[in-house]
Amino acid sequence: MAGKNIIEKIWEKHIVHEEKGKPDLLYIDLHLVHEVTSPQAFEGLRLKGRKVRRPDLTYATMDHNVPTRERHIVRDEIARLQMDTLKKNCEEFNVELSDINHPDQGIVHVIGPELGLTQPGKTIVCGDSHTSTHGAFGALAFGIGTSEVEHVLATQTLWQAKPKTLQVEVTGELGFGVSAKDVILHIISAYGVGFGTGYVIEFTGDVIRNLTMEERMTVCNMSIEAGAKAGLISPDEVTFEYLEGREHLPNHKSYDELKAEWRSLQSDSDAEYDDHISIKGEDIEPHVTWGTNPGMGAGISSNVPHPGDFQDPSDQEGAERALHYMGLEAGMRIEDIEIDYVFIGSCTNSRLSDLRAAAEVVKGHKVKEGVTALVVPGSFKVKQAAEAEGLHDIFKEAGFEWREAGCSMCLAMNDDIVPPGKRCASTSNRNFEGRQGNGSRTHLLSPAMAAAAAVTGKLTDVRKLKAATVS
Ligand SMILES: CC(C)[C@H](C(=O)O)[C@@H](O)C(=O)O
Ligand code: SF4
Repeated sequence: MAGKNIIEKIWEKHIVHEEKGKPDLLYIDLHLVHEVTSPQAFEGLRLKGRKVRRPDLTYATMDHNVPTRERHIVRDEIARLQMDTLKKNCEEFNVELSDINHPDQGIVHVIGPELGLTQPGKTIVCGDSHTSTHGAFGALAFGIGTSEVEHVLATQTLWQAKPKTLQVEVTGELGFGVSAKDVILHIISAYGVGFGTGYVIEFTGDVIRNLTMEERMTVCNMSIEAGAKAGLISPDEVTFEYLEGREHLPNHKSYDELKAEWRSLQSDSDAEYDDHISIKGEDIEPHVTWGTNPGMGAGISSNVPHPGDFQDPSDQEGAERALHYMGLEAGMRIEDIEIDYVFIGSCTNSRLSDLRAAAEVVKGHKVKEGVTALVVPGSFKVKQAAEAEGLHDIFKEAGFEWREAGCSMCLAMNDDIVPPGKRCASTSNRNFEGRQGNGSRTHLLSPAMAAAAAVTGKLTDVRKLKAATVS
């Protein structure tokens, strides 16, 4: 009999109830909560007179609506209401909350790992699609809808149909100036925004093994943009080193015992998957999107495609519509696209190493005149750590705005909005029509590439700037 992959191992350990032909009832180890998708769920509990079953396995933060300019000035009424409601709900139902002034506050997918709440082998859910981020630790982590949030709050379990498994192997090595963000954007461009539908992805291969934990989170974060239920990476020494000493680790076992347990979750060498994709690290170059979904992208040295380049008539139509919305000419050089805004932040790329990568490019340069550039750390802790090493000064001297932690310009649910018709180079994960504000145009890229765009005012191959610095 073939060995098992990590997805099967975690699934089997969490089945509370199973019946042939029906979804399984899974036990949930960690439920993360934020202000946008929880109000009706708590209201449902209240109406039914129920309690939160395991407040100790539930953790809440505020991130989508929080102001990043000045903490106490919340201009939007809906934003204020959602934050106030979360605070009241957490008090009433006894759930731990990092509110707007809390030292642990930040984007839910940044603070889970930071606090050590995220651990290998856990089932983790949150009413948020980018919960897949936590898969970087070898957890089975996925987004759920608000009615499921209520179900998990009430029972600590969830009905789930068993997903298929897909191995995405990235072999070899990455070239100079190529980052984890480029890896995942490249994969989604190559295989499309639907290739993961119905699957949980396990990322494997030398390129993945050689990524840091923060880089692995960037990759897993965007598995949802490939349509996958979740994306994960088998835990290894890199994982264990990152987690050691973190606040929320279990204290009834030694770290060696924990590591042994976690190691046993790794996919067996003879594990099988329902499907397999293989990509060469050497084929990946710094990547940007030109269209209105994360799969409409290309290497920075390419040109904007012609709709006629696509085989499928629906892809041709999609490209035509996207070019129109984005205000781009087919065939133009991607490096000739001028930008108005730069956003370095979001749960994809707002961790310390992301800010370091951007600062390295920015250092000694100025933000191009006419460009508005923001750096928004993913958490209060990231902000503090960045300030301790002077990154904020590098950004501020160059003309960037240095903000408080939150989702910010990733989506238009707070005061940070890209105006209609304006173009933003963004380290976030979604470039849908109107994502950063009505009529806004988004180009997804890595932190280093975003920094290069801020400096030149255009989408720019960061390798050129880096090479200039090195020589
Ligand atoms: C608001 C929330 C439900 C949403 C999500 O689920 O992903 C948001 O985080 C996003 O990135 O679009
Ligand atoms: S940073 Fe963006 S993608 Fe991440 S949770 Fe917030 S809104 Fe969603």
